Amino acid sequence: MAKRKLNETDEPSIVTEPQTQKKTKKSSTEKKEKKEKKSKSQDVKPQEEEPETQEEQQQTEEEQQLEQQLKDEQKQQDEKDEKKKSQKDQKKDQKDDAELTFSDLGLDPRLVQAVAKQSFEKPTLVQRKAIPLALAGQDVLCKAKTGSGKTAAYVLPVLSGILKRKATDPTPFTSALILVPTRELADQVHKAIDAFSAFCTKDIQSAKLTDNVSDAVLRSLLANAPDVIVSTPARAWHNIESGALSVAKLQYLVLDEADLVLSYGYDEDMENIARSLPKGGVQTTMMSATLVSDELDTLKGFFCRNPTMLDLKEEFSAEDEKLTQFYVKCGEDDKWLISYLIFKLQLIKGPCLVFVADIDRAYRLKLFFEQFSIRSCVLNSELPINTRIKIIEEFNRGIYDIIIASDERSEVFLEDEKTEEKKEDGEEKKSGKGKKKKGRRDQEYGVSRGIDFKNVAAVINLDMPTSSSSYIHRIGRTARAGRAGIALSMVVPHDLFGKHKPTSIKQCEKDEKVLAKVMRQQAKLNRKLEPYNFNKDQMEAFRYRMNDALRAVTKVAIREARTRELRQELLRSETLKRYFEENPNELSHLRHDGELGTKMRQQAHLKHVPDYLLPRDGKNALTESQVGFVPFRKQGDDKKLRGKKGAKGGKGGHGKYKKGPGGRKNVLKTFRVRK
Ligand SMILES: Nc1ncnc2c1ncn2[C@@H]1O[C@H](COP(=O)(O)OP(=O)(O)OP(=O)(O)O)[C@@H](O)[C@H]1O
Repeated sequence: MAKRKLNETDEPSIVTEPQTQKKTKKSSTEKKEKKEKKSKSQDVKPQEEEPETQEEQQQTEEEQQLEQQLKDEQKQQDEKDEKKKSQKDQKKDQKDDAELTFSDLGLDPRLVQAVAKQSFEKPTLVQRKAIPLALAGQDVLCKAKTGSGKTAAYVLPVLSGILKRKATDPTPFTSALILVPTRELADQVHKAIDAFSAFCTKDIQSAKLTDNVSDAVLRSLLANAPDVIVSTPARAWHNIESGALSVAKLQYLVLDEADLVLSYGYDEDMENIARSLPKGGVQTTMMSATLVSDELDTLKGFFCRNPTMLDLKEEFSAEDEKLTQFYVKCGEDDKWLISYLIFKLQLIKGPCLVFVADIDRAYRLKLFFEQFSIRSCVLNSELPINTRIKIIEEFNRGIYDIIIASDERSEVFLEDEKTEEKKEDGEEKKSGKGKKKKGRRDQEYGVSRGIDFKNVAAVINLDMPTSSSSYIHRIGRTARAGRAGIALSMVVPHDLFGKHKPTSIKQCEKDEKVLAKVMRQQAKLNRKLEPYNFNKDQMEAFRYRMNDALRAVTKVAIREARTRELRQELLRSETLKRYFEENPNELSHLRHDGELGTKMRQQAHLKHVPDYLLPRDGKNALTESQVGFVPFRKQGDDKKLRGKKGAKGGKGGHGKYKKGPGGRKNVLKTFRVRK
């Protein structure tokens, strides 16, 4: 095809410039016309060209430079406009995103109905982001903060997908496997599935494999090919291997607390499960509040096909932050003194979770509290699963206020913690080979991960966790679903470590190191831990009582308490099952916070706090930071006080709540002392 000649009408494209560059445009246009004439002259048959004068050459170079400069400026301008536009769109998207409702997410209407029944007004961030991706068939790897609604974020799309498939193909087969690290969490997720499928129970059958039932019972349960199976990896693999559970047509795989599922020593089971999945692969969703990069690689390698990564950080301003975190540096024995004061003088009102390092410490604290008639119950891996589930349910129903929980992982999988430590220091990839210790402890116990304790006012780390990810999950038991909560961690300074032999434990040697790591990590989330200093002088008045109580709680008493409670609970567990089948609402008869009645020396004088012991000028005498207090009152003072304050029409007896640091009510200081 003949080459089209440039004719007079083809003007070269002139870059439109903003007004400010008008001058250069005219000069450049004139220069361009001049250039065109010259270039036209070049287009005609080559004739004898007059040699360019030096001046003309220089002029051409200048023109080229000017042209290049104009192009660069225009490019920058375009980039700026583009950036402004995308930021505007992003802001608009975020605003629209926050307005989204569950019905906007594309879920089956019956699920939207069930969610409304759960009084979920609108989807949380993780639900808004993860549900549409999952409904679109995407593999999703999601990191979102504790208590942000991850369970619904993965259950709803799975149920929606099953309902959609069943509309055309009603064949019954297991299409979803949800793997969680603990039996408590399996029970919780199974309950969530029941709640979300309330309006489609005919179409959705689910089962959990973590109950204490025989293989025969499980086999008959699985023979009906439930649509959704909730299990720990060990139980899932056991049933796949025996042929009771078929995953031949599995379509959805979910790993909740995905990082833990690997490091809980399940990696062998996970590899076996991965090998038994359909060759075409399954749609995989993985969720956790703490996903560290090398876990991600392992997980992706196992199951994912080009997953979408969601790392959702919800930045809260200091005022909006619902979780207030405190730490107190104190000696090993002072921890016990502070705990005694907090609960005996009720410096914290409402349900509390107290985390300790191991089961012995849990029973020691329970017996210690009993000396002062402070009621509590212990959650640990030795108790039967039915008991553990009932204790959580009763706690959530407000039957008792204090649960003492031991974080077994740091005990049972110490090796794993060490590798987790190294991993956090970036020293080496995690071996992930947590060694399963046999013994009567349930390897699938855990309460700091995923358990949805309701309305926990405070999480108290009497013993600091051994890793910052463990810290995140522990404090994640409070301030859930937008509610407020506080965390108080007791840290043994390195120079005080080992000074009080009776209460010293090896784990506390690294408290300050863990605290530093936690502070760094929380700072990334725009959160900080505030110091909470108890007034040593005022605390001294209570020290001898604390020592009395500690001395009474001997090793023998602890061992006796553990075995006695275990025997009681095993009996109760069986009784529990039969009893609650006959009397479903009679929970109160089987409280778990009763005194263990061991042979331990009972000291009646410790049961209450005499007035002479209470600091004269109220709670602020106990702590150094001057924030709002309600002064202590002696018996009978209430009437006088109410009389005085009541005269002014105000509510008698309440001190003014003053804002704590960061503008939030300092809940540690603003509760009335009730005797
Ligand atoms: N959209 C919502 N609106 C209101 N409440 C919600 C919503 N989604 C979940 N919740 C509630 O928030 C609480 C925490 O939900 P969930 O246990 O799923 O959080 P999570 O992110 O899984 O926590 P964790 O990291 O501890 O496992 C539950 O009580 C749940 O009922």
